[in-house]
Amino acid sequence: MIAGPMFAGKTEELLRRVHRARLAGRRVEVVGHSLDDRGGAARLSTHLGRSTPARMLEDPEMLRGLGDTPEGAEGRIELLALDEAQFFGPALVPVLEQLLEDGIDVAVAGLCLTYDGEPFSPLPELMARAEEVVKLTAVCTVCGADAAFHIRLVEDGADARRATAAQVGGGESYRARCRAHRDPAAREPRRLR
Ligand SMILES: Nc1ncnc2c1ncn2[C@@H]1O[C@H](COP(=O)(O)OP(=O)(O)O)[C@@H](O)[C@H]1O
Ligand SMILES: Cc1cn([C@H]2C[C@H](O)[C@@H](COP(=O)(O)O)O2)c(=O)[nH]c1=O
Repeated sequence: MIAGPMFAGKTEELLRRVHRARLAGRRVEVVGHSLDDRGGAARLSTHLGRSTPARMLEDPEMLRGLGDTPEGAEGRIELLALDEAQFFGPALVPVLEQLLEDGIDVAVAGLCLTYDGEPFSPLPELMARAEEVVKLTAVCTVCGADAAFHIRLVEDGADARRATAAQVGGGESYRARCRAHRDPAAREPRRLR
């Protein structure tokens, strides 16, 4: 599990692991959510613009087929790297558990918290079950401290637990913040925006 707020480097870390696995000759499947169209169609993209081809899915059940090819057979996936786990909802948990049972390694990145500061399912469930959890922080755009939180600049009254296309975004609508600066009205120095 690679968890944390927006801008923490979760996708960078996931792509680093994908690169290393490929160097080691392992067969890797990179998966994103179809809501996340920031890198263009069929690509996972970091906030810095680095991107890699990916299969973009909506329904976690679509992943079940990865375990169907017998271990050792040609074409068998050895590592699933999945980003934006928060978009897939709780149904992702049993699917990933089954893939792990089938002998497929799984690396997952996602947001711990919604923009209103509540646990973002299924991250709590995934973190509890994971063998390894890496929790990253971003840089607070007010003071430069480690930022474990984020805020949304847009106020549209939407339910933060139900991800929609309108909530997809980056630096134009979200900011990384430390605990002390979770107030969206906090003044930011220009250089950190
Ligand atoms: N406030 C910030 N704190 C840290 N990194 C930031 C911030 N704003 C922009 N970035 C950029 O975002 C990159 C991380 O992007 P990415 O891996 O897509 O993060 P995540 O997937 O966690 O949202 C950093 O290397 C940095 O260049
Ligand atoms: C906090 C929060 C974020 N989102 C959206 C915004 C982005 O499209 C992704 C997060 O991407 P990142 O790679 O982690 O930066 O999620 C959302 O839909 N709801 C939220 O509460």
